[in-house]
Amino acid sequence: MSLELESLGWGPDLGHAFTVLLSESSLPLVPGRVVRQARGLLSVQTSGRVFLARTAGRLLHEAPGAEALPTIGDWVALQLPSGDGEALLHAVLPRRGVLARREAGSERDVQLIAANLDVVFLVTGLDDNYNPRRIERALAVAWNSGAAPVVVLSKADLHPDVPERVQEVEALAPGVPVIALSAHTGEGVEALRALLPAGKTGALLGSSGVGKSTLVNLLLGEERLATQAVSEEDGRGRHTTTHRELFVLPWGGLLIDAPGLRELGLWGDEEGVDQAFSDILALAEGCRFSDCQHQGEPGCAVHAAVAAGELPRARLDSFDKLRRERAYLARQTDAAAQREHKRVMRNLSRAGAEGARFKRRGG
Ligand SMILES: Nc1nc2c(ncn2[C@@H]2O[C@H](COP(=O)(O)OP(=O)(O)OP(=O)(O)O)[C@@H](O)[C@H]2O)c(=O)[nH]1
Ligand SMILES: [Zn+2]
Repeated sequence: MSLELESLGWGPDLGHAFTVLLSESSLPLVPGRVVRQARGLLSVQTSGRVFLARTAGRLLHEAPGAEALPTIGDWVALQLPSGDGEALLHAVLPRRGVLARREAGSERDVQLIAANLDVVFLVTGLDDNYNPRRIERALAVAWNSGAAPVVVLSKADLHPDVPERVQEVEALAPGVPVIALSAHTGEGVEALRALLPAGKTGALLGSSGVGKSTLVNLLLGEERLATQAVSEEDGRGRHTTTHRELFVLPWGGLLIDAPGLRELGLWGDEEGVDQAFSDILALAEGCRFSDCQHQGEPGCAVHAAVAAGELPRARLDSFDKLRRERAYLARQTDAAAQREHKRVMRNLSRAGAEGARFKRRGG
């Protein structure tokens, strides 16, 4: 496959970054985009062809952490092989953002999912898979990627009242488009297409079996990916997708399909949680105390909204839980946050000694 880099999303900013890199390097480097990742093995599309690539030892050793290493969707600089061998990946060009999660069972380790995304499609099945709290968590993770999240409610053909569900999800995803989609009836496919114009990169994120591969096949117009029906028949129920791949869709949109993720650990700063709960933050503007924690303080507008039935209690609980989780992780990972935590705790105990005064908003 020969492709112009522009059709993979290359633009002037990347061109500039690459020129700077070339001027600092003595190697004959060429630019390309990581279009496939299977365990440690990367495939990079250059303007000529796809090369299998190995990360150069120097990049591996000098990387301050997993976040600095190449992932699918990254723009990279390659040294091409003289013969049939693998290319050497020497550098990752500056990213516009990266979708990452905390590695399962770990407090500090990050796992990159995909880089340089414009849109993150959070796919949830409208069957047993549906779980509003998981959608809220996924939104908090997605907002930190620098891309715009979209909620895709898949298998819409299996639900008796789709408009009601869409409304429910819109309420927990403020400012985020919600698309009900069925690969069986074609409902919602046009709406999804419209959110992924030519040259823009999207990623499908969702647990195994929500229909991501089925959707990619439908958008490609061919059965490129194996879907789960096969493994269900042989009763093993294993995960179908084991690698990540970037697909060029017929209209020029770029879409990354990743293996189903069982859990999405929060990663990144608190901004993601705040953006996912912008409705609660807007309510909090009306709280009497500017530092209101919405834990029963007088004049709390957030609690008033819960009491009035305008904000579901479960959503507020979800916000509290994610905020605590975020703060806990920050204390584990970040020494600066740790010092800040100590400072806050010190101030709290001092305030306690002085008789817990609240600072009034606006003095
Ligand atoms: N009823 C219905 N079933 C669907 C739809 N889309 C997918 N399915 C079925 O859901 C099952 C799982 O679909 P996949 O596309 O393999 O799911 P996946 O998200 O790619 O799963 P992983 O590859 O494990 O991440 C298959 O049996 C599909 O036929 C849909 O729109 N409606
Ligand atoms: Zn409050």
